[in-house]
Amino acid sequence: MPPKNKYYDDDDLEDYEDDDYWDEEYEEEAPPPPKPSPKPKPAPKPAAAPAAAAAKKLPQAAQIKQQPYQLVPEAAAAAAAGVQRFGFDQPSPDDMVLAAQQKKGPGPAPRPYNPLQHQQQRQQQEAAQQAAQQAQQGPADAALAGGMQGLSVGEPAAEPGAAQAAPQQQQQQQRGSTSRRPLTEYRPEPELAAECERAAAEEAGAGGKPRLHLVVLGHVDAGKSTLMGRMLYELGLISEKTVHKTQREAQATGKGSFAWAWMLDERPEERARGVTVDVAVTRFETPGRNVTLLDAPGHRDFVPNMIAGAAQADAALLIVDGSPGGFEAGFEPAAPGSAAGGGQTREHAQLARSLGVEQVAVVVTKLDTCDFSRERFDAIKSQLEPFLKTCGFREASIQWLPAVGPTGDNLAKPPADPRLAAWWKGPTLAQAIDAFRPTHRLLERPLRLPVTDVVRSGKAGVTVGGKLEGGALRPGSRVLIMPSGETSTVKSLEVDSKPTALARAGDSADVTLASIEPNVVGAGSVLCHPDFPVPLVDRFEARMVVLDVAIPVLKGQQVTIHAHTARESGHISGLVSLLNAKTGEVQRARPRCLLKGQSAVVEVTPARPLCLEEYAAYRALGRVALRDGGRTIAVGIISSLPGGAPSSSA
Ligand SMILES: Nc1nc2c(ncn2[C@@H]2O[C@H](COP(=O)(O)OP(=O)(O)OP(=O)(O)O)[C@@H](O)[C@H]2O)c(=O)[nH]1
Repeated sequence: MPPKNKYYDDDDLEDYEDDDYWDEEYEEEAPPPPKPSPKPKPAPKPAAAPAAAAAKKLPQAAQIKQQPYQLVPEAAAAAAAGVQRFGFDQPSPDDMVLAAQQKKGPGPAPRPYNPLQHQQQRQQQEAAQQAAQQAQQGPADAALAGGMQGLSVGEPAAEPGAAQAAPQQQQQQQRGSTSRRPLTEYRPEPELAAECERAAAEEAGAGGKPRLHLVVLGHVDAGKSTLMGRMLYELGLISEKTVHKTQREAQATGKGSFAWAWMLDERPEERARGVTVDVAVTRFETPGRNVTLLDAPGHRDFVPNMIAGAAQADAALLIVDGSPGGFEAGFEPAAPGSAAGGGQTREHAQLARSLGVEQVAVVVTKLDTCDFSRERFDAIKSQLEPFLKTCGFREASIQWLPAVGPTGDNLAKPPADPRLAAWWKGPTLAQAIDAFRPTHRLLERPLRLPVTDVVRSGKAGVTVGGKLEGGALRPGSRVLIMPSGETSTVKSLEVDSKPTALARAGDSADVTLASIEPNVVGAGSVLCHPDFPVPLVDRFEARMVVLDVAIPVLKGQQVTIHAHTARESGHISGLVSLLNAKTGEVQRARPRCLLKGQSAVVEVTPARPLCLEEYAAYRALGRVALRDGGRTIAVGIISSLPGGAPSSSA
């Protein structure tokens, strides 16, 4: 069975009591009255946590759990999530930032020295292809999709705005917030660069397959785990013996229909409840891609876990229940003024796009329950497609296909059922996956590895897992662990559960660090290049779009901040400006509140310093989502880091 990693500690999810803070008056000039700490009430604990699971295995686990940067309580699911469509039919925060930068920018960014010339050329070709696709879409689509185009995954070699990063960093240095060199000064060490080139050549050669991080999203019970469990079987990764054993076990507990889902849902709670709790990480190969699969939970209580999965993904499979009423349940908007209800299809699609996922394949399952009706498939497509476009997905980046998890129809082979085969001539799931653009390897930026979890800890060192967002590592590399400020040396590396001498941007790696205490690293920490530390900030400004909030967003509002693998409580410390959604220009300074669909610059203060980057400098660490009361209230990008905690590395 492929390895399964875990993400957040769901023991930390607690309900916030609904107090009267909405009644408080927030003066624009005066600092906000501190919101009384939410009184945790004995919330239903959805599941034992991954960290808790690790705790059973590791003697140091108590330390790991209590280390200062570990997970913090989440304002959880007292209120239901579910988000109505929102104003992505307008330019999004990143468009505004990029547009503003283009206006005032000092001209083309000086291209950083990059020894990997061939890679740059490929990226330029991809960018040109994207531009051509966009031109084909026509002006209407371009306007709709314009919102989130800046959140490109297959981004050009020099990240947009890199030229602006240097002055911004200089400003920070003047403020004394961080003292770090501009990222554009980074040059990969010659030996490391040579190894990366060798690996790239191997990957491009015979037998090499480009890597793809794929997140599986969708409303609860849409059929995500069943589909992917069966896909693993179709690809030959699960033996007949395991299938029979799992089917017997599932039937013995009266849950025979979940047998395929159990291939991915391994935890006893998941099997007992029939819902996915954690993000299951599985690896498999299609004919054209080396896939790291992140199976995200569909239940609204576990959206934070889904965010962790989507934050690392290059592409998404959005699974939609095609059974009568099934699609509608997953797609229904939240009732006006109600905190409850709403389908996760909407929230997942919005979040995935805002976290940088720009390619999606919509897989309509359960059509066997309506005689494989083509009309049903077309009706779902006609409702969902406009919504996905308003989220910022371009029409050319959306694929559509039907599939049946339990029977394996249209997964690795064309459908066997004649009722589906009669009309479906499009791609199988494997072909749809192969059509996704692969992971872009950002090798010309210094190392950033946001830690998802501590895999193990012992005499051999502390092993952490996560995806390299930029740079590369090899045994012997020195790394700085933020925010603890400890430095360490990479003792060994594993990629795809195999020991390796090199891990590159785009790889999900297990990194064993020598000579550190386990409590200096945890989920949300970032491993970085010692000469180019990630900023550690106690305040930041973000350009955000307000989602479907029943109550206006106010200064002082308590939120949970999600950025890369970090999750931290905090509050909105300022409503800096309301923006014209079309032009990005400031409409009004210091608005009193923000309503749904509005775009604004918002200042956010985390309870403890966070490792963040400006989006223009390092996209993967510059995206942010704010949640309150179990719902995502705003998504956007970090536009500046006015606050900073002294970097412990400095
Ligand atoms: N008839 C039919 N049933 C399906 C299909 N796909 C999944 N199911 C059933 O739907 C139920 C839910 O499937 P899961 O795979 O657990 O759904 P999920 O989306 O992973 O659920 P969460 O992870 O909890 O969000 C199970 O009983 C499956 O057998 C399908 O294509 N046709």
